[in-house]
Amino acid sequence: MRDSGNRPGGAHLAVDTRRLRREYRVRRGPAVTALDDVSIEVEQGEVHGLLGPNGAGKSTLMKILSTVLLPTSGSAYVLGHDLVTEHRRIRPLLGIVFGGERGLYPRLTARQNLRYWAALYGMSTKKGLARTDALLDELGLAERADDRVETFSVGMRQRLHLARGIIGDPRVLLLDEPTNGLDPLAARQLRELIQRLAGEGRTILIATHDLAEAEVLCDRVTMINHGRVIAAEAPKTLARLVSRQERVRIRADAGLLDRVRALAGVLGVDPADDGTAVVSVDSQEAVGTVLAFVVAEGVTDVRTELPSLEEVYLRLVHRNEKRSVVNR
Ligand SMILES: Nc1ncnc2c1ncn2[C@@H]1O[C@H](COP(=O)(O)OP(=O)(O)OP(=O)(O)O)[C@@H](O)[C@H]1O
Repeated sequence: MRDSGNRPGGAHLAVDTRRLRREYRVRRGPAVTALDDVSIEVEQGEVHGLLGPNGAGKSTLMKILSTVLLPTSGSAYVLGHDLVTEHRRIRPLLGIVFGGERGLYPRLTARQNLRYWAALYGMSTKKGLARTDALLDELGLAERADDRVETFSVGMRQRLHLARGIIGDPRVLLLDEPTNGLDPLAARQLRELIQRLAGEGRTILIATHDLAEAEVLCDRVTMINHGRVIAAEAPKTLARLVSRQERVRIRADAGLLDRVRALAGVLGVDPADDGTAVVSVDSQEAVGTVLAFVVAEGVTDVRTELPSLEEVYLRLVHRNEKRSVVNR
């Protein structure tokens, strides 16, 4: 972790959280710790991913950063402003896209929605109109600008959410699961838009559980699990970690599976319920060995697979635990 020497609230950083903790009080039973000791630093202009499975604490962190939820302890700064004591100064600097049904008026048109939000940001009518037109154009919604939002596809709504998020020209944009529920094409279009927005020099923080998405969009990612940061790396580093765990899935008879088990670099062969078997290997080279062998044996149902994000988390958690034992 870098030294945030020039305290308080490293103004050179877009987002700076220090030992952030958030507990939820529940009526019966113990409090839920959603964030535990979370310290992250996001440079200005960086596209930063918050990666974690459901319940990891991503939304809680996003809510705190967007000033709608207070931390239980710890501190956080956006562009050098204290999130708790200076939230009024922070809000105009932030764009927030939380998706879903919140924040859009379905019976109004896309244009009316954006003009409403422009007015809320205190823009003059003239400026609001110009900004609305520019955004409808930029986000590919111009043709449907005067249709009611209730007639929009999920992808179009999400683009409109994005337009709403940047109408005030924020320096920091918070996106919570922006492509959730989108079909692959709509998700790709939205990612391209996000890349374009990043190219305009904004800082973007994206919460996602999709490693591939983080890889495409982010300069760095922070992985969170059970409210704790377990890794902060460039996505390529994570991708390497994942690809090291590539394995081969084949459909073959028991005799052939035994011969595969005996190949160099094969760690195990586990039959799955659907009649296929998963061959785990210790290296990329061993993937090649297994593929060459089974293809030569006439196996046609063969493919390579990457582990799920959950499996990567487990590895990282394990690695982390081992490290903390060593450091004790
Ligand atoms: N209002 C609340 N009251 C009690 N517990 C909560 C509340 N909101 C979140 N939690 C709990 O805090 C933890 C973190 O939840 P959070 O929604 O921040 O995770 P997440 O990573 O965004 O997951 P998801 O993608 O499922 O929303 C979870 O255990 C969740 O059940």
